[in-house]
Amino acid sequence: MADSRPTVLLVDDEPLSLETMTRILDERFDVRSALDAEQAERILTEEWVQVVVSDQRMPGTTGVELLAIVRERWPDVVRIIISGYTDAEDIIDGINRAGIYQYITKPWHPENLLLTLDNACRLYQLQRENERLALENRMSAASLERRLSQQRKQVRRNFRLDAVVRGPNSPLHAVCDQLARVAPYDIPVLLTGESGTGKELFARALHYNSLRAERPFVAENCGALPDQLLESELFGHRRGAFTGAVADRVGLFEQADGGTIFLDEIGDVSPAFQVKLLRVLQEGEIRPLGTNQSRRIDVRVVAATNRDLDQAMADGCFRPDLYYRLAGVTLQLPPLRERPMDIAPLCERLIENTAAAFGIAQPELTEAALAQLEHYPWPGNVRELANEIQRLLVLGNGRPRLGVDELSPRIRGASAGEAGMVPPNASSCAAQDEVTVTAAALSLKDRVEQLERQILCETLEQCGWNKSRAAQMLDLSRVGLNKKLERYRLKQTAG
Ligand SMILES: Nc1ncnc2c1ncn2[C@@H]1O[C@H](COP(=O)(O)OP(=O)(O)OP(=O)(O)O)[C@@H](O)[C@H]1O
Repeated sequence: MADSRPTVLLVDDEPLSLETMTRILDERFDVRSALDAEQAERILTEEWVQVVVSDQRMPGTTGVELLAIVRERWPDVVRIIISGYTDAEDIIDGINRAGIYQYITKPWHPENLLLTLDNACRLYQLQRENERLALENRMSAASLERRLSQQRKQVRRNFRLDAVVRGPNSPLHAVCDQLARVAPYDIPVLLTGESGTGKELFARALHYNSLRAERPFVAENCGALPDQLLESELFGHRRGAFTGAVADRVGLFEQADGGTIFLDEIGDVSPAFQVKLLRVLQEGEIRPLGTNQSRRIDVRVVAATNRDLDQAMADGCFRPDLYYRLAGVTLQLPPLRERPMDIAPLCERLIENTAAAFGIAQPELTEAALAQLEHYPWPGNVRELANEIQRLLVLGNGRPRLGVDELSPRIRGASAGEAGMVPPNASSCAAQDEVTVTAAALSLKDRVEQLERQILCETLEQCGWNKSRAAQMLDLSRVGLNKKLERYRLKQTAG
């Protein structure tokens, strides 16, 4: 996704109030909570917080005192007080000493709380934008251009075709050749292949090898959102277009103007949304939710799916007219189990990158370990291999050679005949009290939660339950991930 959620820190010595506020804010913000000033300062030191909301009365200190410290040490953070009773003098004192942005009086209303926090986050963004502009003004135009061009080169280098690792005689050579041939032309490209085969990597390579390389590349996972949210993400909305639309939002199609939009998991969008997307692609115009005005867009569309769209069309679940709009050229990425010649060079690259990232020496794999890795069917494809390499390096404890004994039990135990035997949705993840309910019987909120829970499970499994890595993949802090695991009562099962 292009945007990440703002982080809000709540400080209150009453656990119940913290819990109530967290429940309301959790949908829209990454919420951290602290029971006292000391805990709050620790979180502010460790995390990138945008807004602090503090209760005024706390044992041994006051909200204003805490926020005066915040103002001094983290001046960018927007500061809000919640208080049972405030008179004009309190407010003037708070503004003078701690630069309080707003006072919220108890009892507060959930909608007001959300609105205040949305405004506070906008203020934070405006402050940052002002700082950026001031910085840009200070830098000469020439040095700014030099820095930007270095950054662009770096990004392009990261997504050049040689970032795609492939061994001798790998089927990926043919895919890369095709990609290089279609990249310069403005035709839509559909990437198909199992999860983790590199569809997003190829989409980026396509963009950075195209004439649009200097313009934005914007990615959206279309399978993860309900229709209205997806529509607002992609096409934008006007303030008030629906409950919760508290400000205008520029959609991703507009953000990608002149560049490329990557629509991941396109096979998962609903039939109703397929009609909307088709109209946009046919007309070359988007209409943000809540407006009557269309805006022209100049965007190359690259879509990806791990579903069989031919089958989906035959089943009547995917519109053929949309398919033909998306699949100007189709590039099929074979699963890793069909290209064992890629395993050795991938391991080499992954060991090099992981060792550099962790600041440790690069170990070697024994031939037997490599042969075992080449046998294993890799249901999670390259993503699963990357996780295995990370695990190996961390648990290898600095040993210069790593053998079969160091591999994960499931990989150690795999034989060549097992390819394809791993069920796609096999899960080592369990909630303490599993309840199975059919989707149709659930509310939208429950279905979104069910989906969130499923994504958490899948990611943790892919990462071998390495929570730091899972948090990174999900763009969450470790604390945020732990909270979600607690909320869904998820834990790793044995084996
Ligand atoms: N051939 C390759 N060379 C180097 N890295 C690769 C290769 N294929 C995949 N990767 C890496 O593996 C990880 C997963 O790839 P990517 O996210 O592109 O897969 P995907 O097919 O888009 O997965 P999903 O369908 O789950 O979104 C990424 O870190 C990507 O850079």
